Amino acid sequence: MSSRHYNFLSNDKSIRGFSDKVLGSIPEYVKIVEVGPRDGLQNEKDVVPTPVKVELIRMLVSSGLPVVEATSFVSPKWVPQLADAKDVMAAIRDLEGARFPVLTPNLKGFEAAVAAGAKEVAIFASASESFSKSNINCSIEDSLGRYNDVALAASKLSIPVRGYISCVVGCPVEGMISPSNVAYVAKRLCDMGCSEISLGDTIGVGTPGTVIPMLGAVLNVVPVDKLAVHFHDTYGQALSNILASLHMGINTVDSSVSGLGGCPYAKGASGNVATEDVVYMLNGLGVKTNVDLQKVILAGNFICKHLGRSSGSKTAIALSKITAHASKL
Ligand SMILES: CC(C)(COP(=O)([O-])OP(=O)([O-])OC[C@H]1O[C@@H](n2cnc3c(N)ncnc32)[C@H](O)[C@@H]1OP(=O)([O-])[O-])[C@@H](O)C(=O)NCCC(=O)NCCSC(=O)C[C@@](C)(O)CC(=O)[O-]
Repeated sequence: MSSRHYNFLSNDKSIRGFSDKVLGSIPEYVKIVEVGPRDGLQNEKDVVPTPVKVELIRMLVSSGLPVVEATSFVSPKWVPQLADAKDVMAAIRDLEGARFPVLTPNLKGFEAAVAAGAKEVAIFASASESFSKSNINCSIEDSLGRYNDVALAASKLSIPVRGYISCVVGCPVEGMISPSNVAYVAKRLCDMGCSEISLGDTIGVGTPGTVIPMLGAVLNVVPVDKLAVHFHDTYGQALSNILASLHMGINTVDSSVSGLGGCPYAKGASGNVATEDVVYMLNGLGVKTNVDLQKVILAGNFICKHLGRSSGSKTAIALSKITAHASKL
């Protein structure tokens, strides 16, 4: 990569000061929660072999990502792609430098996760009744009952629980979702003791025009430091939505290396926003992440090569072209 391009990526305080003046302040540090090995790989047509998943996780950790969601303890009949959850956890047991939460849809999953060595779990509710039924085969209310059992069991073991809410602006079946539905589920998750609540635009239909009112409603009932945002990039709106969220004080952002992913129960949804693109934007804003962009790109190249496809990250594609061009000079 040429030094000119490194300059674009520098954490320059004067850039930061200028954008704060124009747009209002944004957090100094953003925690990126990497969801590629879970959200990314759960949607792959072919099951990715366990050693490939483990190497991907290892590479992501070495890039400095502080949280790497490793896998899910869900029904293997529903999500066969992650049926090796126990083996993945065994292989990363001694890996240091990041936290490795896993998804648990019920007590059965929670118990299996703890037995496999998980130190953090995530539960996943929905703001859409239809999506709740298709994703976890029960109503929102029933899911909150199940999750309360998981949260109670987790608190006895001092295990932090992240709560996801899917379909926070739109649902593939119901269309627009009211911000008050999202706020209701967010408050319930907060009251049951979730340490963090991640707001998922599962089908990537949100724009700042719908995301800002939704966040406004949730911020009335949940403290800002408990919130995270989780944008899929189906309509290319994810970075704008993240920027809007930062301006509302949110400093935890989920993303997926190379933009892998989608949800098996939300047909047509594309992957999460690419981690490389988020890091590039945050670097440009002078926001600290402690993530090494080049190392994330290497992790993305690794998994894309395995999957036989090109990266979904515009940053990774652009910087790879520049590197290839520079190496010919
Ligand atoms: C919730 C269930 C289990 C209900 O599924 P069900 O069929 O209603 O469950 P059940 O309690 O009737 O049990 C049926 C069978 O599943 C087994 N079972 C039951 N629980 C487990 C478990 N934990 N682990 C392993 N096995 C389990 C259970 O033992 C039984 O086995 P059988 O007797 O038939 O052999 C199922 O619907 C499920 O696993 N769903 C998971 C779907 C999923 O993983 N979706 C993707 C993640 S969410 C997401 O991606 C969105 C997010 C988070 O990224 C944010 C966003 O973008 O929106």
